[in-house]
Amino acid sequence: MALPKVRQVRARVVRGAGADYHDQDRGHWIDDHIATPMSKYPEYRDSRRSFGLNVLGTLVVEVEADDGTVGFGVTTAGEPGAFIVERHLARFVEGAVPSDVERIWDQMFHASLFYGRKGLVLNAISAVDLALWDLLGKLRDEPVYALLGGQVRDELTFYATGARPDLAKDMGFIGGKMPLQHGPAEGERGLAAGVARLAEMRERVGDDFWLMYDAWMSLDLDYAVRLTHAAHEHGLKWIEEALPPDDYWGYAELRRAVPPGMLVTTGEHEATRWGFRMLLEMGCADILQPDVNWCGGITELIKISALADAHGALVVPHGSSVYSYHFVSTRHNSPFAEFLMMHPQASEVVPMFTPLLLDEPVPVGGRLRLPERPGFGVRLNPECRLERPYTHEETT
Ligand SMILES: C[C@H](O)[C@H](O)[C@@H](O)[C@@H](O)C(=O)O
Ligand SMILES: [Mg+2]
Repeated sequence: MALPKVRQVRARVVRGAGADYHDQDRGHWIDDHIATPMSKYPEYRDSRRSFGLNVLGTLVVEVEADDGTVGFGVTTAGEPGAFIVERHLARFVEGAVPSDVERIWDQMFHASLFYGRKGLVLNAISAVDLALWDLLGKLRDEPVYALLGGQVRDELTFYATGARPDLAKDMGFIGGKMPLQHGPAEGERGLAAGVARLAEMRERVGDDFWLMYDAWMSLDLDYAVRLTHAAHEHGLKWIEEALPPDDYWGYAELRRAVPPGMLVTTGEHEATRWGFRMLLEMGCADILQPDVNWCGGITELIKISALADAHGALVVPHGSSVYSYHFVSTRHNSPFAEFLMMHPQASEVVPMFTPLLLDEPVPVGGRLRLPERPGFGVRLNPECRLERPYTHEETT
């Protein structure tokens, strides 16, 4: 049966959590003195909002087929992303057959190569790609995991990211990843405080629960090596995103220098198969963590995952709700997933992209069986007031 073609692409935006999950009110653990590359400036040390981590907001891309079926995808891109989708990318999607995801992706990427390659443009491309996969699932009445070749495991297992790994253990997660709160700008006292916090958490959770640190690009090589060796006695399982994403050389050096058995992970701010090829071929990481809303979408993540598999590397996508869960459930080299605790105190499980999506599944007891619903199986919350800042009819 011939699929209906795409009639219209719409890019809408909304503020306040959602896909831009860093866009939270004050007092949320995710904005509480977390080490960043801006921590060298005291005025920007206490809050990531202060230097603009929440500046973009959520972008929702809808693709509507001739028969009225609508698929949608989300990302962190806000109004700039809406402009890119409406005024540039839409022309490669409207009139196309929704199953032509390879051709559409290739045209979106190469047409924007002169100003894209990674970052905001790849976020926008990702949202369009996710919308197409959602639409395809709805047109074929199949969940995205079925379109991807089917699940290799019936149940997903999660570690939790948040300020309270001790509570995450009580909730049944297999591990807890904490944001590192002090970087080189806070000297030896900051390093000691980070080790002390890890030691205290290890005391609370016991020896058989994973504990990780996420450094969010904030360290230099020397500090990262010293931190990992100081943390080793408390069983740090991995150090995540220790260095800025482009420092492939530093990651390769760090991976050679960390204590035996400790893992080095990164990738959430990397994009495309070429970026992940660099991480793999330079030996930068044991676990790659692409974000499917930022790396190029499902169509690109398939390529990244296969490349990683050939290198014997695990792919554990950065938390991105159903968009990563459907993928993880179909890949042998994605044995577990990340769940980002979006409750302000990380003390209870709430949907990651709340309040943007309805029917967004969450782990129970640290585990999740994906519901068998078409596409990604979620709906937009009509109470979220989405706005369409740009249109493109006038540009065609
Ligand atoms: C918790 C981290 O600081 C980031 O906020 C988080 O988005 C990301 O790095 C993660 O791995 O979950
Ligand atoms: Mg991270």
